[in-house]
Amino acid sequence: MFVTVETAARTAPAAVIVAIDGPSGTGKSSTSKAVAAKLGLRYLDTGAQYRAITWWMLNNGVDVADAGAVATAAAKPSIVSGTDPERPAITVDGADASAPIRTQAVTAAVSAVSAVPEVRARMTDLQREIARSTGRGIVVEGRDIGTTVLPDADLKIFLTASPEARAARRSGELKGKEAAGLDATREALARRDAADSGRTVSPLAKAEDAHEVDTTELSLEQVVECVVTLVEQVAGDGPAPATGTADRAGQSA
Ligand SMILES: Nc1ncnc2c1ncn2[C@@H]1O[C@H](COP(=O)(O)OP(=O)(O)O)[C@@H](O)[C@H]1O
Ligand SMILES: Nc1ccn([C@H]2C[C@H](O)[C@@H](COP(=O)(O)OP(=O)(O)O)O2)c(=O)n1
Repeated sequence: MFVTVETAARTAPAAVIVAIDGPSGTGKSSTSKAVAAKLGLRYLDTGAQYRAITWWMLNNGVDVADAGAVATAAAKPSIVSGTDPERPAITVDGADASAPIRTQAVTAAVSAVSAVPEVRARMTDLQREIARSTGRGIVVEGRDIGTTVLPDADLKIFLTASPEARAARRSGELKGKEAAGLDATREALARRDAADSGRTVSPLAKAEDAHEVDTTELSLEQVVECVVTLVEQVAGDGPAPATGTADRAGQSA
């Protein structure tokens, strides 16, 4: 079904697939959402999916340190991701999980759960299915999108930032909630980096053909502009008209 949709001022001309990877606190989520919103693309946060399955494991008494138990349970929860960059949404067995997946308990357990091959296989299938079903194009962010999930993506970006900048961004975000000191935050990030980069299956890694962007000294707006320009370049013909036609059939929420 073809429908005419209102789009942002700048529009990626074709159905473009953009993969954005990198460690925590480099700006993947903020950049991906903003780029998708500017260009009228869909958006998928794959980290939220790993957090969602981790939340389900914790709620259902699965010992997350027991890879066998996690593997056995991996197929059980129903995880549904929205792809609207203005309203990112995720449900687990029909319940809104957007807030509980951000707790420290989930953050502390997510690397162990996401290292289990059965979990990765299930999430990777889900992510490919969502990316395939968006007619308009999509920005997908995570750790292994450019290397494993969507190796044929039209554009791959690998975001980096110094450990100090990443820790400062994260502790600013947590202020008043579950705030930890800057040093503790930096150490927690380093532990998660090591676990995510060191796992056997589909580790956090930069694809050979990814553009690396060091965001340490850049504002979010500068990073977004940089990625939008790269999308427009790969899409071939620069800024496009302000309205467009999209095939929305089969899109997830
Ligand atoms: N270039 C930047 N400069 C300063 N702060 C940033 C920048 N990019 C993102 N942030 C902030 O850092 C925090 C973490 O960003 P986020 O997009 O969630 O990173 P990631 O998805 O890589 O973990 C957010 O509060 C965000 O607003
Ligand atoms: N494609 C992905 C995305 C996330 N993960 C895992 C590894 C990460 O530590 C957790 C959480 O990812 P998330 O992007 O939410 O993490 P941050 O927002 O950067 O703290 O999920 C993964 O293994 N593969």
